[in-house]
Amino acid sequence: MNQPADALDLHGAFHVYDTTLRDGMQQEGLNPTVADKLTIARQLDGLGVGYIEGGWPGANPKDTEFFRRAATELDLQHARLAAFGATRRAGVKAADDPLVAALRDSGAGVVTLVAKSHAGHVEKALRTTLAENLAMVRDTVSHLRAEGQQVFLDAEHFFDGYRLDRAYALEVLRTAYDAGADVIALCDTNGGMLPGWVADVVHDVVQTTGVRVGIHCHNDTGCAVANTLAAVEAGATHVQGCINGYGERTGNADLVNVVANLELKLDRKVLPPGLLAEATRIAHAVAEVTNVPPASRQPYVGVSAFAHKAGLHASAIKIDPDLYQHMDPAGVGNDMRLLVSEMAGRASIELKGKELGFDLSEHPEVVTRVTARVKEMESGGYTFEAADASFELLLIEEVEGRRPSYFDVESWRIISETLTRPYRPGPGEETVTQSTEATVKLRAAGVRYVVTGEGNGPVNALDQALRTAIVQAYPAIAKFELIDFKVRILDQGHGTDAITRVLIETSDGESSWVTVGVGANVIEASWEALVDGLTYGLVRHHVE
Ligand SMILES: CC(=O)SCCNC(=O)CCNC(=O)[C@H](O)C(C)(C)COP(=O)(O)OP(=O)(O)OC[C@H]1O[C@@H](n2cnc3c(N)ncnc32)[C@H](O)[C@@H]1OP(=O)(O)O
Ligand SMILES: CC(=O)C(=O)O
Repeated sequence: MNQPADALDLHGAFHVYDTTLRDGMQQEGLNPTVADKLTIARQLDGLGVGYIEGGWPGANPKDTEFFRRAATELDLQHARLAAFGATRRAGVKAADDPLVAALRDSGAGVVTLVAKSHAGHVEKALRTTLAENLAMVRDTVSHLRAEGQQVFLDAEHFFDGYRLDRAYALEVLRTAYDAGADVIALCDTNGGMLPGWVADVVHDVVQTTGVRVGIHCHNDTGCAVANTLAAVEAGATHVQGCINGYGERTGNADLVNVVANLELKLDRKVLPPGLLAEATRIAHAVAEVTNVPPASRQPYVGVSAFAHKAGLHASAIKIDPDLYQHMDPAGVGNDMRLLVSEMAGRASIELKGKELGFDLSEHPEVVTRVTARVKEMESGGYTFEAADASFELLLIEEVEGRRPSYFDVESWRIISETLTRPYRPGPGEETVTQSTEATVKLRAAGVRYVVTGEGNGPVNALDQALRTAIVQAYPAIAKFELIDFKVRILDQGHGTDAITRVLIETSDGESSWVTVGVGANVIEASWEALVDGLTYGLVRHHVE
Protein backbone atom coordinates (compact mmCIF):
# COMPACT_ATOMS: atom_id res chain seq x y z
CA MET A 1 0.00 0.00 0.00
CA ASN A 2 1.44 3.31 -1.03
CA GLN A 3 0.46 5.80 1.67
CA PRO A 4 1.70 9.36 1.91
CA ALA A 5 3.92 9.34 5.01
CA ASP A 6 3.40 13.03 5.50
CA ALA A 7 -0.41 12.89 5.51
CA LEU A 8 -0.53 14.72 8.82
CA ASP A 9 1.68 17.55 7.58
CA LEU A 10 -0.16 17.69 4.28
CA HIS A 11 -3.36 18.49 6.11
CA GLY A 12 -1.77 20.74 8.68
CA ALA A 13 -3.20 20.47 12.13
CA PHE A 14 -6.64 19.45 10.98
CA HIS A 15 -7.80 15.89 10.17
CA VAL A 16 -10.60 15.01 7.80
CA TYR A 17 -11.34 11.38 8.64
CA ASP A 18 -13.73 9.41 6.46
CA THR A 19 -15.58 6.40 7.86
CA THR A 20 -17.76 5.60 4.83
CA LEU A 21 -16.21 2.15 4.44
CA ARG A 22 -16.86 1.26 8.08
CA ASP A 23 -19.68 3.21 9.75
CA GLY A 24 -21.17 4.12 6.36
CA MET A 25 -21.54 0.45 5.53
CA GLN A 26 -23.49 -0.07 8.77
CA GLN A 27 -26.37 1.62 6.92
CA GLU A 28 -29.37 -0.62 6.28
CA GLY A 29 -29.24 -1.96 2.72
CA LEU A 30 -25.53 -1.34 2.03
CA ASN A 31 -23.44 -4.39 1.34
CA PRO A 32 -20.51 -3.59 -0.93
CA THR A 33 -18.05 -6.09 -2.33
CA VAL A 34 -14.31 -5.77 -1.65
CA ALA A 35 -13.92 -4.37 -5.17
CA ASP A 36 -16.65 -1.79 -4.42
CA LYS A 37 -14.82 -0.76 -1.25
CA LEU A 38 -11.55 -0.33 -3.14
CA THR A 39 -13.33 1.80 -5.74
CA ILE A 40 -14.89 3.98 -3.05
CA ALA A 41 -11.51 4.35 -1.32
CA ARG A 42 -10.03 5.70 -4.57
CA GLN A 43 -12.87 8.20 -4.88
CA LEU A 44 -12.42 9.37 -1.29
CA ASP A 45 -8.71 9.81 -1.90
CA GLY A 46 -9.63 11.95 -4.91
CA LEU A 47 -11.55 14.24 -2.58
CA GLY A 48 -8.37 14.67 -0.56
CA VAL A 49 -9.52 13.37 2.83
CA GLY A 50 -6.68 12.74 5.26
CA TYR A 51 -7.82 9.33 6.53
CA ILE A 52 -9.93 6.52 5.14
CA GLU A 53 -11.26 4.03 7.66
CA GLY A 54 -11.43 0.85 5.61
CA GLY A 55 -13.41 -1.42 7.94
CA TRP A 56 -12.85 -3.81 10.82
CA PRO A 57 -10.21 -6.41 9.85
CA GLY A 58 -10.78 -9.63 11.73
CA ALA A 59 -14.51 -9.03 12.22
CA ASN A 60 -15.47 -10.53 8.87
CA PRO A 61 -13.60 -12.05 5.93
CA LYS A 62 -14.54 -9.21 3.59
CA ASP A 63 -12.94 -6.49 5.68
CA THR A 64 -9.85 -8.63 6.27
CA GLU A 65 -9.62 -9.16 2.52
CA PHE A 66 -10.07 -5.43 1.90
CA PHE A 67 -6.94 -4.61 3.91
CA ARG A 68 -5.02 -7.44 2.24
CA ARG A 69 -5.88 -6.18 -1.24
CA ALA A 70 -5.49 -2.51 -0.29
CA ALA A 71 -1.82 -3.22 0.42
CA THR A 72 -1.13 -3.86 -3.26
CA GLU A 73 -4.07 -2.34 -5.10
CA LEU A 74 -4.47 1.10 -3.53
CA ASP A 75 -2.10 3.87 -4.45
CA LEU A 76 -3.39 6.61 -2.19
CA GLN A 77 -2.21 10.12 -3.00
CA HIS A 78 -3.70 11.98 -0.06
CA ALA A 79 -5.17 9.65 2.53
CA ARG A 80 -3.79 7.20 5.06
CA LEU A 81 -5.69 3.99 5.60
CA ALA A 82 -7.07 3.35 9.09
CA ALA A 83 -8.22 -0.01 10.50
CA PHE A 84 -11.08 0.09 12.99
CA GLY A 85 -11.65 -2.30 15.89
CA ALA A 86 -12.34 -2.66 19.60
CA THR A 87 -9.99 -2.65 22.54
CA ARG A 88 -9.03 -6.03 23.93
CA ARG A 89 -11.72 -8.02 25.67
CA ALA A 90 -11.93 -8.03 29.45
CA GLY A 91 -9.58 -10.45 31.18
CA VAL A 92 -7.18 -11.16 28.28
CA LYS A 93 -3.85 -9.61 27.30
CA ALA A 94 -3.95 -7.25 24.33
CA ALA A 95 -1.21 -9.28 22.66
CA ASP A 96 -3.33 -12.45 23.00
CA ASP A 97 -6.63 -11.02 21.73
CA PRO A 98 -7.20 -12.29 18.18
CA LEU A 99 -9.20 -9.20 17.15
CA VAL A 100 -6.41 -6.89 18.32
CA ALA A 101 -3.95 -9.10 16.42
CA ALA A 102 -6.00 -8.60 13.26
CA LEU A 103 -5.72 -4.83 13.68
CA ARG A 104 -1.98 -5.09 14.28
CA ASP A 105 -1.50 -7.30 11.23
CA SER A 106 -3.84 -5.35 8.93
CA GLY A 107 -1.02 -3.37 7.32
CA ALA A 108 -2.80 -0.09 8.13
CA GLY A 109 -0.58 2.62 9.55
CA VAL A 110 -3.41 3.90 11.74
CA VAL A 111 -5.68 1.95 14.07
CA THR A 112 -8.84 3.52 15.44
CA LEU A 113 -9.98 1.77 18.59
CA VAL A 114 -13.55 1.97 19.82
CA ALA A 115 -13.73 2.04 23.61
CA LYS A 116 -16.44 2.54 26.17
CA SER A 117 -16.40 5.94 27.87
CA HIS A 118 -19.83 5.60 29.48
CA ALA A 119 -19.75 4.04 32.94
CA GLY A 120 -23.18 2.46 32.48
CA HIS A 121 -22.12 0.79 29.23
CA VAL A 122 -19.01 -0.61 30.86
CA GLU A 123 -21.09 -2.26 33.54
CA LYS A 124 -24.09 -3.32 31.45
CA ALA A 125 -22.73 -4.03 27.97
CA LEU A 126 -19.16 -5.08 28.73
CA ARG A 127 -20.15 -6.58 32.08
CA THR A 128 -16.82 -5.61 33.60
CA THR A 129 -15.47 -3.10 36.10
CA LEU A 130 -14.65 0.53 35.43
CA ALA A 131 -11.00 -0.19 36.33
CA GLU A 132 -10.78 -3.13 33.90
CA ASN A 133 -12.21 -0.96 31.10
CA LEU A 134 -9.44 1.59 31.72
CA ALA A 135 -6.90 -1.24 31.63
CA MET A 136 -8.39 -2.48 28.32
CA VAL A 137 -7.91 0.99 26.82
CA ARG A 138 -4.40 1.44 28.23
CA ASP A 139 -3.12 -1.99 27.25
CA THR A 140 -4.50 -1.96 23.73
CA VAL A 141 -3.27 1.53 22.88
CA SER A 142 0.20 0.79 24.35
CA HIS A 143 0.43 -2.54 22.52
CA LEU A 144 -0.39 -1.07 19.12
CA ARG A 145 1.87 1.94 19.69
CA ALA A 146 4.70 -0.43 20.59
CA GLU A 147 4.02 -2.22 17.30
CA GLY A 148 4.59 1.09 15.49
CA GLN A 149 1.01 2.02 14.66
CA GLN A 150 -0.56 5.41 15.09
CA VAL A 151 -3.62 5.08 17.33
CA PHE A 152 -6.84 7.09 17.47
CA LEU A 153 -9.56 6.35 19.99
CA ASP A 154 -13.31 6.54 19.31
CA ALA A 155 -14.83 7.25 22.73
CA GLU A 156 -18.17 5.52 22.27
CA HIS A 157 -21.28 7.12 23.88
CA PHE A 158 -19.03 9.90 25.15
CA PHE A 159 -21.64 12.66 25.38
CA ASP A 160 -24.20 10.49 27.19
CA GLY A 161 -21.43 9.09 29.40
CA TYR A 162 -20.23 12.61 30.25
CA ARG A 163 -23.72 13.47 31.50
CA LEU A 164 -23.88 10.35 33.64
CA ASP A 165 -20.36 10.43 35.08
CA ARG A 166 -18.15 13.24 33.81
CA ALA A 167 -15.11 12.23 35.86
CA TYR A 168 -15.07 8.68 34.50
CA ALA A 169 -15.68 9.76 30.90
CA LEU A 170 -12.71 12.16 31.14
CA GLU A 171 -10.56 9.50 32.77
CA VAL A 172 -11.05 7.21 29.78
CA LEU A 173 -9.80 10.00 27.49
CA ARG A 174 -6.76 10.73 29.64
CA THR A 175 -5.92 7.04 29.89
CA ALA A 176 -5.89 6.65 26.12
CA TYR A 177 -3.95 9.86 25.59
CA ASP A 178 -1.33 8.97 28.19
CA ALA A 179 -0.93 5.54 26.58
CA GLY A 180 -0.12 7.20 23.25
CA ALA A 181 -3.38 7.80 21.36
CA ASP A 182 -2.98 10.82 19.07
CA VAL A 183 -6.63 11.74 18.77
CA ILE A 184 -9.64 11.04 20.97
CA ALA A 185 -12.80 11.26 18.91
CA LEU A 186 -15.83 12.04 21.06
CA CYS A 187 -18.72 10.00 19.70
CA ASP A 188 -22.38 10.91 19.81
CA THR A 189 -23.12 7.25 19.24
CA ASN A 190 -26.88 7.46 19.77
CA GLY A 191 -27.04 10.73 17.83
CA GLY A 192 -29.20 12.50 20.41
CA MET A 193 -27.17 15.69 20.88
CA LEU A 194 -27.85 19.29 19.83
CA PRO A 195 -25.15 21.77 18.76
CA GLY A 196 -25.09 23.88 21.94
CA TRP A 197 -24.69 20.78 24.11
CA VAL A 198 -21.87 19.44 21.93
CA ALA A 199 -20.07 22.79 22.00
CA ASP A 200 -20.20 22.99 25.81
CA VAL A 201 -18.85 19.46 26.30
CA VAL A 202 -16.09 19.77 23.69
CA HIS A 203 -15.03 23.08 25.18
CA ASP A 204 -14.79 21.51 28.63
CA VAL A 205 -12.82 18.51 27.33
CA VAL A 206 -10.34 20.70 25.46
CA GLN A 207 -9.85 22.97 28.47
CA THR A 208 -9.55 20.31 31.15
CA THR A 209 -7.72 17.42 29.50
CA GLY A 210 -5.49 18.92 26.80
CA VAL A 211 -6.15 15.88 24.58
CA ARG A 212 -6.47 16.31 20.87
CA VAL A 213 -10.24 16.13 20.31
CA GLY A 214 -12.03 14.65 17.34
CA ILE A 215 -15.76 14.45 16.71
CA HIS A 216 -17.98 11.64 15.41
CA CYS A 217 -21.70 12.46 15.17
CA HIS A 218 -24.76 10.46 14.18
CA ASN A 219 -27.76 12.19 12.68
CA ASP A 220 -30.65 11.05 14.85
CA THR A 221 -31.66 14.63 15.70
CA GLY A 222 -30.93 15.82 12.16
CA CYS A 223 -28.00 17.79 13.61
CA ALA A 224 -24.95 15.66 12.76
CA VAL A 225 -23.35 18.27 10.50
CA ALA A 226 -24.27 21.15 12.83
CA ASN A 227 -22.96 19.21 15.84
CA THR A 228 -19.68 18.52 14.01
CA LEU A 229 -19.24 22.20 13.18
CA ALA A 230 -20.10 23.19 16.75
CA ALA A 231 -17.40 20.81 17.98
CA VAL A 232 -14.85 22.33 15.59
CA GLU A 233 -15.70 25.83 16.77
CA ALA A 234 -15.26 24.61 20.36
CA GLY A 235 -11.79 23.21 19.63
CA ALA A 236 -12.05 19.83 17.84
CA THR A 237 -9.37 19.43 15.17
CA HIS A 238 -10.38 16.07 13.71
CA VAL A 239 -13.77 15.50 12.04
CA GLN A 240 -15.25 12.15 11.20
CA GLY A 241 -18.11 11.55 8.78
CA CYS A 242 -19.31 9.62 5.76
CA ILE A 243 -19.79 10.67 2.20
CA ASN A 244 -23.49 11.26 1.44
CA GLY A 245 -24.19 10.95 5.18
CA TYR A 246 -24.28 7.15 5.06
CA GLY A 247 -24.18 5.31 8.37
CA GLU A 248 -25.93 3.33 11.06
CA ARG A 249 -29.67 4.21 11.51
CA THR A 250 -30.14 7.81 10.26
CA GLY A 251 -26.51 8.06 9.23
CA ASN A 252 -23.39 9.99 10.15
CA ALA A 253 -22.42 13.58 9.52
CA ASP A 254 -22.28 14.04 5.74
CA LEU A 255 -18.56 14.59 5.27
CA VAL A 256 -19.04 16.54 2.04
CA ASN A 257 -21.29 19.01 3.87
CA VAL A 258 -18.85 19.20 6.76
CA VAL A 259 -15.82 19.98 4.60
CA ALA A 260 -17.76 22.40 2.38
CA ASN A 261 -18.96 24.31 5.43
CA LEU A 262 -15.50 24.34 6.96
CA GLU A 263 -13.83 25.55 3.79
CA LEU A 264 -16.45 27.91 2.43
CA LYS A 265 -18.16 29.25 5.55
CA LEU A 266 -15.56 29.01 8.29
CA ASP A 267 -12.53 29.63 6.08
CA ARG A 268 -10.70 26.52 7.31
CA LYS A 269 -8.58 24.98 4.57
CA VAL A 270 -9.08 21.30 5.34
CA LEU A 271 -8.65 19.70 1.89
CA PRO A 272 -5.77 20.02 -0.57
CA PRO A 273 -6.30 23.05 -2.83
CA GLY A 274 -8.86 22.64 -5.61
CA LEU A 275 -10.29 19.28 -4.53
CA LEU A 276 -13.54 20.58 -3.03
CA ALA A 277 -14.59 21.27 -6.63
CA GLU A 278 -14.59 17.48 -7.16
CA ALA A 279 -17.19 16.97 -4.41
CA THR A 280 -20.32 16.65 -6.58
CA ARG A 281 -18.72 14.24 -9.02
CA ILE A 282 -17.31 12.10 -6.21
CA ALA A 283 -20.49 12.06 -4.09
CA HIS A 284 -22.43 10.84 -7.15
CA ALA A 285 -19.74 8.34 -8.17
CA VAL A 286 -19.85 6.78 -4.70
CA ALA A 287 -23.66 6.64 -4.89
CA GLU A 288 -23.31 4.69 -8.14
CA VAL A 289 -21.15 2.12 -6.36
CA THR A 290 -23.42 1.82 -3.31
CA ASN A 291 -26.45 1.75 -5.64
CA VAL A 292 -28.29 4.24 -3.42
CA PRO A 293 -29.85 6.97 -5.58
CA PRO A 294 -28.25 10.29 -4.62
CA ALA A 295 -30.57 12.53 -2.58
CA SER A 296 -31.55 15.33 -4.97
CA ARG A 297 -31.91 17.84 -2.11
CA GLN A 298 -28.54 17.01 -0.54
CA PRO A 299 -26.92 20.34 0.41
CA TYR A 300 -24.08 21.49 -1.87
CA VAL A 301 -23.94 18.40 -4.14
CA GLY A 302 -27.58 17.40 -4.77
CA VAL A 303 -29.00 18.00 -8.26
CA SER A 304 -31.55 20.35 -6.70
CA ALA A 305 -29.03 22.18 -4.52
CA PHE A 306 -28.88 25.05 -7.01
CA ALA A 307 -32.16 24.46 -8.91
CA HIS A 308 -34.48 27.46 -9.09
CA LYS A 309 -38.20 27.13 -9.66
CA ALA A 310 -39.94 30.31 -8.51
CA GLY A 311 -40.37 33.01 -11.14
CA LEU A 312 -39.27 35.78 -8.79
CA HIS A 313 -36.05 33.94 -7.98
CA ALA A 314 -35.30 33.54 -11.69
CA SER A 315 -35.94 37.21 -12.41
CA ALA A 316 -33.36 38.19 -9.80
CA ILE A 317 -30.92 35.48 -10.93
CA LYS A 318 -31.11 36.90 -14.44
CA ILE A 319 -29.50 40.02 -13.01
CA ASP A 320 -27.08 38.29 -10.64
CA PRO A 321 -27.08 34.60 -9.58
CA ASP A 322 -25.72 35.57 -6.15
CA LEU A 323 -29.08 37.14 -5.32
CA TYR A 324 -30.60 33.68 -4.78
CA GLN A 325 -27.56 31.48 -4.15
CA HIS A 326 -25.44 31.23 -1.03
CA MET A 327 -22.34 30.42 -3.12
CA ASP A 328 -21.10 29.75 -6.64
CA PRO A 329 -22.07 26.08 -7.34
CA ALA A 330 -18.79 25.61 -9.21
CA GLY A 331 -17.01 25.70 -5.84
CA VAL A 332 -18.30 22.18 -5.15
CA GLY A 333 -18.49 21.13 -8.81
CA ASN A 334 -22.25 21.58 -9.05
CA ASP A 335 -24.35 23.58 -11.56
CA MET A 336 -27.16 26.07 -11.39
CA ARG A 337 -30.38 24.84 -13.02
CA LEU A 338 -33.57 26.64 -13.95
CA LEU A 339 -36.82 24.72 -13.60
CA VAL A 340 -39.80 25.46 -15.80
CA SER A 341 -43.22 25.03 -14.21
CA GLU A 342 -46.47 26.85 -13.45
CA MET A 343 -44.41 28.95 -11.02
CA ALA A 344 -42.24 30.24 -13.87
CA GLY A 345 -42.29 33.83 -14.95
CA ARG A 346 -40.85 35.32 -18.11
CA ALA A 347 -37.36 35.42 -16.62
CA SER A 348 -37.46 31.67 -15.86
CA ILE A 349 -38.39 30.92 -19.47
CA GLU A 350 -35.71 33.22 -20.85
CA LEU A 351 -33.00 31.69 -18.63
CA LYS A 352 -34.14 28.13 -19.34
CA GLY A 353 -34.10 28.93 -23.06
CA LYS A 354 -30.53 30.17 -22.71
CA GLU A 355 -29.57 26.96 -20.85
CA LEU A 356 -30.98 24.98 -23.81
CA GLY A 357 -29.18 27.15 -26.38
CA PHE A 358 -31.99 29.56 -27.38
CA ASP A 359 -31.33 33.28 -27.00
CA LEU A 360 -34.79 34.71 -26.34
CA SER A 361 -33.62 38.10 -25.11
CA GLU A 362 -34.69 39.76 -28.38
CA HIS A 363 -37.97 37.84 -28.60
CA PRO A 364 -40.23 38.97 -25.75
CA GLU A 365 -43.34 37.82 -27.64
CA VAL A 366 -42.02 34.23 -27.75
CA VAL A 367 -41.23 34.36 -24.04
CA THR A 368 -44.76 35.59 -23.32
CA ARG A 369 -46.36 32.82 -25.40
CA VAL A 370 -44.20 30.07 -23.89
CA THR A 371 -44.87 31.30 -20.34
CA ALA A 372 -48.61 31.32 -20.96
CA ARG A 373 -48.60 27.84 -22.55
CA VAL A 374 -46.54 26.35 -19.74
CA LYS A 375 -48.93 27.71 -17.10
CA GLU A 376 -51.99 26.53 -19.00
CA MET A 377 -50.59 23.06 -19.70
CA GLU A 378 -49.38 22.62 -16.10
CA SER A 379 -52.87 23.46 -14.85
CA GLY A 380 -54.07 20.59 -17.06
CA GLY A 381 -51.64 18.13 -15.48
CA TYR A 382 -48.36 18.49 -17.44
CA THR A 383 -45.12 18.98 -15.56
CA PHE A 384 -42.14 20.42 -17.35
CA GLU A 385 -39.63 20.62 -14.53
CA ALA A 386 -39.27 16.83 -14.76
CA ALA A 387 -39.59 16.75 -18.55
CA ASP A 388 -37.00 19.03 -20.10
CA ALA A 389 -37.32 17.33 -23.49
CA SER A 390 -41.05 18.07 -23.81
CA PHE A 391 -40.34 21.67 -22.82
CA GLU A 392 -37.66 21.95 -25.48
CA LEU A 393 -40.06 20.68 -28.14
CA LEU A 394 -42.60 23.29 -27.02
CA LEU A 395 -39.94 25.98 -27.15
CA ILE A 396 -38.85 24.98 -30.66
CA GLU A 397 -42.49 25.05 -31.74
CA GLU A 398 -42.91 28.62 -30.49
CA VAL A 399 -39.55 29.84 -31.83
CA GLU A 400 -39.80 28.21 -35.26
CA GLY A 401 -43.56 28.31 -35.70
CA ARG A 402 -43.94 24.53 -36.05
CA ARG A 403 -43.37 21.57 -33.79
CA PRO A 404 -40.62 19.18 -34.96
CA SER A 405 -42.32 16.26 -36.65
CA TYR A 406 -40.85 13.22 -38.39
CA PHE A 407 -43.99 11.16 -38.93
CA ASP A 408 -47.75 11.66 -39.27
CA VAL A 409 -49.83 9.21 -37.30
CA GLU A 410 -53.02 8.09 -38.97
CA SER A 411 -54.25 5.87 -36.13
CA TRP A 412 -53.21 3.43 -33.44
CA ARG A 413 -55.07 0.62 -31.72
CA ILE A 414 -54.46 -1.76 -28.82
CA ILE A 415 -55.85 -5.26 -28.35
CA SER A 416 -55.33 -6.83 -24.98
CA GLU A 417 -56.32 -10.46 -24.64
CA THR A 418 -56.46 -12.70 -21.60
CA LEU A 419 -56.67 -16.41 -22.38
CA THR A 420 -57.72 -18.72 -19.63
CA ARG A 421 -57.18 -22.33 -20.52
CA PRO A 422 -56.70 -25.53 -18.63
CA TYR A 423 -53.14 -26.77 -18.84
CA ARG A 424 -54.01 -30.21 -17.48
CA PRO A 425 -57.29 -32.04 -17.27
CA GLY A 426 -58.91 -31.77 -13.89
CA PRO A 427 -61.23 -29.40 -12.13
CA GLY A 428 -59.88 -26.03 -11.02
CA GLU A 429 -56.44 -26.39 -12.61
CA GLU A 430 -56.09 -23.42 -14.93
CA THR A 431 -53.45 -21.12 -16.33
CA VAL A 432 -53.88 -17.56 -17.54
CA THR A 433 -52.01 -16.16 -20.53
CA GLN A 434 -52.04 -12.49 -21.42
CA SER A 435 -51.04 -10.98 -24.73
CA THR A 436 -51.18 -7.42 -25.96
CA GLU A 437 -50.75 -6.23 -29.50
CA ALA A 438 -50.70 -2.74 -30.91
CA THR A 439 -51.21 -1.65 -34.50
CA VAL A 440 -49.87 1.70 -35.65
CA LYS A 441 -50.55 3.30 -39.01
CA LEU A 442 -48.36 6.23 -39.98
CA ARG A 443 -46.48 7.98 -42.77
CA ALA A 444 -42.75 8.64 -42.44
CA ALA A 445 -40.45 10.09 -45.13
CA GLY A 446 -43.22 9.73 -47.70
CA VAL A 447 -43.95 6.05 -47.02
CA ARG A 448 -47.06 4.60 -45.35
CA TYR A 449 -46.41 1.96 -42.67
CA VAL A 450 -48.89 -0.35 -41.00
CA VAL A 451 -47.08 -2.19 -38.23
CA THR A 452 -48.17 -4.47 -35.43
CA GLY A 453 -46.12 -4.89 -32.26
CA GLU A 454 -46.48 -7.31 -29.39
CA GLY A 455 -45.57 -6.58 -25.81
CA ASN A 456 -46.00 -7.57 -22.22
CA GLY A 457 -48.45 -4.69 -21.80
CA PRO A 458 -50.11 -2.00 -23.90
CA VAL A 459 -47.34 0.59 -23.60
CA ASN A 460 -44.65 -1.93 -24.43
CA ALA A 461 -46.65 -3.11 -27.47
CA LEU A 462 -47.23 0.48 -28.67
CA ASP A 463 -43.55 1.29 -28.22
CA GLN A 464 -42.58 -1.79 -30.27
CA ALA A 465 -45.01 -0.97 -33.07
CA LEU A 466 -44.10 2.71 -33.24
CA ARG A 467 -40.35 2.21 -33.35
CA THR A 468 -40.62 -0.73 -35.80
CA ALA A 469 -42.53 1.57 -38.14
CA ILE A 470 -40.26 4.57 -38.03
CA VAL A 471 -36.87 2.86 -37.70
CA GLN A 472 -37.17 2.06 -41.39
CA ALA A 473 -37.17 5.77 -42.23
CA TYR A 474 -34.91 6.87 -39.33
CA PRO A 475 -32.32 4.18 -38.41
CA ALA A 476 -31.02 6.34 -35.50
CA ILE A 477 -34.06 5.15 -33.55
CA ALA A 478 -32.56 1.67 -33.23
CA LYS A 479 -30.33 3.04 -30.46
CA PHE A 480 -33.18 4.55 -28.45
CA GLU A 481 -34.45 2.63 -25.48
CA LEU A 482 -37.23 3.32 -23.00
CA ILE A 483 -35.47 3.19 -19.62
CA ASP A 484 -38.04 4.50 -17.17
CA PHE A 485 -41.79 4.85 -17.07
CA LYS A 486 -43.69 6.62 -14.29
CA VAL A 487 -47.45 6.93 -13.98
CA ARG A 488 -49.28 9.31 -11.66
CA ILE A 489 -53.03 9.65 -11.21
CA LEU A 490 -53.73 13.36 -10.90
CA ASP A 491 -57.30 13.84 -9.65
CA GLN A 492 -57.35 11.03 -7.16
CA GLY A 493 -61.04 11.46 -6.22
CA HIS A 494 -62.10 10.18 -9.64
CA GLY A 495 -60.74 6.60 -9.42
CA THR A 496 -60.43 4.93 -12.81
CA ASP A 497 -61.93 8.05 -14.41
CA ALA A 498 -58.98 10.19 -13.34
CA ILE A 499 -56.52 12.18 -15.44
CA THR A 500 -53.24 10.33 -15.84
CA ARG A 501 -49.75 11.76 -16.23
CA VAL A 502 -46.95 9.65 -17.67
CA LEU A 503 -43.24 10.48 -17.63
CA ILE A 504 -41.02 8.46 -19.96
CA GLU A 505 -37.24 8.46 -19.92
CA THR A 506 -35.56 7.49 -23.18
CA SER A 507 -31.86 6.80 -23.65
CA ASP A 508 -29.58 6.64 -26.67
CA GLY A 509 -26.93 4.80 -24.65
CA GLU A 510 -24.98 7.97 -23.92
CA SER A 511 -27.55 10.32 -22.47
CA SER A 512 -31.21 10.31 -21.58
CA TRP A 513 -34.17 12.66 -21.76
CA VAL A 514 -37.62 12.80 -20.19
CA THR A 515 -40.93 13.52 -21.89
CA VAL A 516 -44.42 13.93 -20.48
CA GLY A 517 -47.88 12.95 -21.63
CA VAL A 518 -51.27 13.61 -20.07
CA GLY A 519 -54.55 11.97 -20.94
CA ALA A 520 -57.85 10.57 -19.84
CA ASN A 521 -56.27 7.13 -19.77
CA VAL A 522 -52.82 5.74 -19.22
CA ILE A 523 -52.43 4.56 -22.82
CA GLU A 524 -53.27 7.95 -24.33
CA ALA A 525 -50.87 9.68 -21.93
CA SER A 526 -48.16 7.12 -22.67
CA TRP A 527 -48.60 7.51 -26.42
CA GLU A 528 -48.03 11.26 -26.18
CA ALA A 529 -44.90 10.80 -24.07
CA LEU A 530 -43.62 8.04 -26.40
CA VAL A 531 -44.06 10.16 -29.53
CA ASP A 532 -42.35 13.12 -27.85
CA GLY A 533 -39.54 10.85 -26.65
CA LEU A 534 -38.72 9.55 -30.14
CA THR A 535 -39.22 12.96 -31.76
CA TYR A 536 -36.90 14.66 -29.28
CA GLY A 537 -34.28 11.93 -29.80
CA LEU A 538 -34.30 12.60 -33.54
CA VAL A 539 -33.98 16.36 -32.95
CA ARG A 540 -31.08 15.75 -30.60
CA HIS A 541 -29.38 13.53 -33.21
CA HIS A 542 -29.86 16.32 -35.79
CA VAL A 543 -31.88 14.07 -38.06
CA GLU A 544 -33.31 16.10 -40.97
C1 LIG B 1 -20.66 2.22 17.81
C2 LIG B 1 -20.19 1.38 16.70
O1 LIG B 1 -20.74 1.43 15.65
S1 LIG B 1 -18.87 0.37 16.99
C3 LIG B 1 -18.75 -0.63 15.57
C4 LIG B 1 -19.70 -1.75 15.62
N1 LIG B 1 -19.48 -2.60 14.49
C5 LIG B 1 -19.77 -3.87 14.49
O2 LIG B 1 -20.26 -4.41 15.47
C6 LIG B 1 -19.56 -4.62 13.23
C7 LIG B 1 -18.56 -5.74 13.37
N2 LIG B 1 -18.85 -6.60 14.50
C8 LIG B 1 -18.73 -7.96 14.44
O3 LIG B 1 -18.45 -8.53 13.41
C9 LIG B 1 -18.92 -8.72 15.71
O4 LIG B 1 -19.79 -8.03 16.58
C10 LIG B 1 -17.54 -8.94 16.40
C11 LIG B 1 -16.69 -9.88 15.53
C12 LIG B 1 -16.80 -7.67 16.65
C13 LIG B 1 -17.74 -9.60 17.78
O5 LIG B 1 -18.54 -10.70 17.57
P1 LIG B 1 -18.88 -11.72 18.81
O6 LIG B 1 -17.63 -12.17 19.42
O7 LIG B 1 -19.78 -12.73 18.23
O8 LIG B 1 -19.63 -10.83 19.89
P2 LIG B 1 -20.89 -9.86 19.78
O9 LIG B 1 -21.11 -9.35 18.40
O10 LIG B 1 -22.06 -10.51 20.43
O11 LIG B 1 -20.36 -8.64 20.63
C14 LIG B 1 -20.35 -8.65 22.03
C15 LIG B 1 -18.96 -8.83 22.57
O12 LIG B 1 -18.13 -7.70 22.25
C16 LIG B 1 -17.65 -7.13 23.49
N3 LIG B 1 -17.49 -5.69 23.27
C17 LIG B 1 -18.45 -4.82 22.94
N4 LIG B 1 -17.92 -3.59 22.88
C18 LIG B 1 -16.61 -3.71 23.17
C19 LIG B 1 -15.55 -2.78 23.25
N5 LIG B 1 -15.74 -1.48 23.02
N6 LIG B 1 -14.35 -3.24 23.59
C20 LIG B 1 -14.14 -4.56 23.79
N7 LIG B 1 -15.12 -5.47 23.71
C21 LIG B 1 -16.33 -5.05 23.40
C22 LIG B 1 -18.73 -7.47 24.48
O13 LIG B 1 -18.26 -7.41 25.79
C23 LIG B 1 -19.06 -8.89 24.09
O14 LIG B 1 -18.02 -9.73 24.56
P3 LIG B 1 -18.33 -11.23 25.08
O15 LIG B 1 -18.84 -11.98 23.88
O16 LIG B 1 -16.98 -11.69 25.54
O17 LIG B 1 -19.34 -11.07 26.14
C1 LIG C 1 -17.54 4.50 17.00
C2 LIG C 1 -18.84 4.78 16.44
O1 LIG C 1 -19.12 4.51 15.31
C3 LIG C 1 -19.82 5.44 17.28
O2 LIG C 1 -19.60 5.54 18.49
O3 LIG C 1 -20.85 5.86 16.75
